[in-house]
Amino acid sequence: MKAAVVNEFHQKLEVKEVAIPEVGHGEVLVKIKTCGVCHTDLHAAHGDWPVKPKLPLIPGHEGVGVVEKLGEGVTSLKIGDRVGIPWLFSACGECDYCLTGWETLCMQQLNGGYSADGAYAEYCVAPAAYVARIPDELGDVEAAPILCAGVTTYKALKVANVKPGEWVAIYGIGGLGHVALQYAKAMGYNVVAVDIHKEKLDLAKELGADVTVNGSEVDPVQAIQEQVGGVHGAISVAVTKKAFEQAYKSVRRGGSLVVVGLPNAELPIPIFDTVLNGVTVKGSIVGTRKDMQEALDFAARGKVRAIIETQPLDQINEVLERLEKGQINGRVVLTME
Ligand SMILES: NC(=O)c1ccc[n+]([C@@H]2O[C@H](COP(=O)([O-])OP(=O)(O)OC[C@H]3O[C@@H](n4cnc5c(N)ncnc54)[C@H](O)[C@@H]3O)[C@@H](O)[C@H]2O)c1
Ligand SMILES: CCCCCCO
Ligand SMILES: [Zn+2]
Ligand SMILES: [Zn+2]
Repeated sequence: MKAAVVNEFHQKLEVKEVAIPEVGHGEVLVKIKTCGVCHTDLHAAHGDWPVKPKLPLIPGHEGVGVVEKLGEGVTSLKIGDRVGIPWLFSACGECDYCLTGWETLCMQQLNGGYSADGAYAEYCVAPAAYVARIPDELGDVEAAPILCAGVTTYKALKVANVKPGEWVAIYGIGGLGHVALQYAKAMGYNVVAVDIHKEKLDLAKELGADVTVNGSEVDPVQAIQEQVGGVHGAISVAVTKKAFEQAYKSVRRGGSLVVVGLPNAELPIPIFDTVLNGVTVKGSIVGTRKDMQEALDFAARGKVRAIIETQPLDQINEVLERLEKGQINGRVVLTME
């Protein structure tokens, strides 16, 4: 099968023929049709983070495809079912986290396109229990970004504890941010969209942002304080440290900052102000299988629709270069021609 492979960090991915993986007990062989390109894939290809991916690596955790083969013991899926390859590739199912609705924190988890080969390929093998079930209403291209950008930002909004009619600031209107904006509107929040590229803010306006702020022209903290008196929740899905510092300062008393984006940086927070203002800062990582069902349902009902550019798998290196330069509006979805 054709696959895009990370052989070494900071080297171009190699698109080449590799063996179709064998299906083990409890696994399914999925013929991949599409796969979204997440900024995490770029972090993986660069070895950006303290926890390194496996090498060689087939990235991709927004994969959509069709079950072609069932491993021994699989009864929950059948040949022909449409499924998604997610970040939460597998978990132990038995630890305190798995047993209390926090499988995303399982210490035994494997991650698609990071610690297990993912969907930048014509085929992928994955545990049947953890692949997403794709609603009939969603096509292969439009479903892909929901598998990470969608579920992650939907979950971040859930844990932000904001009430309908209150204000949410979304820092970073990229692959995650432009979908986050739509979930936020669908959930009844007023939205401030912050980015440093004008075309991303133009997109934010088209998608229903109530206020847009260009962080390369004005101080977003001052703009947000002046225009809405601070936000009840800030979700940072940007890729530079400055956005996180600004997002923290944008939160009003009693509000929350949800940290989602992953620049390799520290976020020093002022102890006194955090206590005095009763601000909550929390990290949020993807979503559980239940969150995934809910996030896909929003899209299936037409309440959220990623802005998508399709590219063939062979173009992956050009796509990653553009992603690194902030030159992608919405989400690129790879097609496995
Ligand atoms: N926590 C999780 O579960 C999770 C899940 C998916 C992605 N991520 C991480 O989220 C980040 C974003 O992913 P993506 O695919 O949306 O990336 P992306 O490149 O599509 O979008 C990043 C956006 O941040 C904007 N940005 C950069 N600097 C900014 C600043 N100072 N102020 C405001 N905006 C700024 C860019 O213009 C761009 O629009 C990545 O680090 C990725 O690894 C985390
Ligand atoms: C800690 C890494 C989280 C990445 C989720 C998928 O983009
Ligand atoms: Zn991702
Ligand atoms: Zn577990």
